[in-house]
Amino acid sequence: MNILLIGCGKMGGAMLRQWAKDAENSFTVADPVKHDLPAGVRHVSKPTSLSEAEFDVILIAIKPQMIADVLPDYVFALKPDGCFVSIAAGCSVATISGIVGDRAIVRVMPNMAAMVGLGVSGLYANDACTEQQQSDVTAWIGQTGTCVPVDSEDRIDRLTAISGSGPGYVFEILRSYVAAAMDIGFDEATARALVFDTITGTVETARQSDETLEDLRKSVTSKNGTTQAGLEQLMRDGQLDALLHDTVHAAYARAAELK
Ligand SMILES: NC(=O)C1=CN([C@@H]2O[C@H](COP(=O)(O)OP(=O)(O)OC[C@H]3O[C@@H](n4cnc5c(N)ncnc54)[C@H](OP(=O)(O)O)[C@@H]3O)[C@@H](O)[C@H]2O)C=CC1
Ligand SMILES: O=C(O)[C@@H]1CCC=N1
Repeated sequence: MNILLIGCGKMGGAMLRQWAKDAENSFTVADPVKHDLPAGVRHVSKPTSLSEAEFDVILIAIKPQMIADVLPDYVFALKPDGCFVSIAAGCSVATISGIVGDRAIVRVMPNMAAMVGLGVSGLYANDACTEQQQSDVTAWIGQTGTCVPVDSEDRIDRLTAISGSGPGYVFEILRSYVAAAMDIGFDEATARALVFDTITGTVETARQSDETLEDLRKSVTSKNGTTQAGLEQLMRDGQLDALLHDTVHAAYARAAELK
């Protein structure tokens, strides 16, 4: 496929890093600034440098608030049977088709772990998409990690609050955990190694186990032992559950505001 990325910042750039490893598709980036692009990727700074009906896919990877201003100038560059793919949070198919007309539109919500090929993406295709377009886009997004098709836009917004924004929550939890490890006496390098390896190992243990997460937690927690003492603080007054509940609901509510 011949693919145009409108915007190549943190998220578009992370995905492009994976895609560029595969020679299957060719990429053009339209972005006012030429970021550090992988070899073989063409850069244009303005839409007038493009030809009519050049692309099979146009990936919208700019901020949702910019789409109404920027996207109209690029519509001509998509082939008549091409497909718009948007990774913009919240921005609905209705908003995009209000700009591009009744065209094939796919909403994808990736996450930052795409940078290392371990991303999680949700994908919703509108009725104008053919089965071939859906499977082509699903396979393409799958090059950045797992790709989960969903059957409504609302699921994309809910998924945004879990996996799209998720790396932001996890980076903050990691930061705080590393800070606590340093506070108890480890240097930063050791603190990072202890925390990262504990989290990676714990996630893999949970993934490979048939036990519930609660049972796994209990398997670590000796009666009157160290873990119980720690968990009594972490879980006090149900604050952790409340905090995570409020976190994902706030992100979901924000997606609705960005429609
Ligand atoms: N960051 C993340 O983890 C995720 C982001 N997303 C979505 O991805 C989209 C991009 O977010 P993110 O990558 O974080 O943001 P960035 O600001 O890093 O990327 C946006 C890019 O668009 C460029 N840009 C600005 N104006 C134009 C223009 N007129 N034409 C073309 N490109 C332009 C920006 O350039 P400059 O910097 O010079 O202004 C920048 O390189 C958003 O819609 C967001 O909702 C989705 C999932 C996860
Ligand atoms: O914060 C945002 O709006 C984007 C969408 C998901 C992650 N980053």
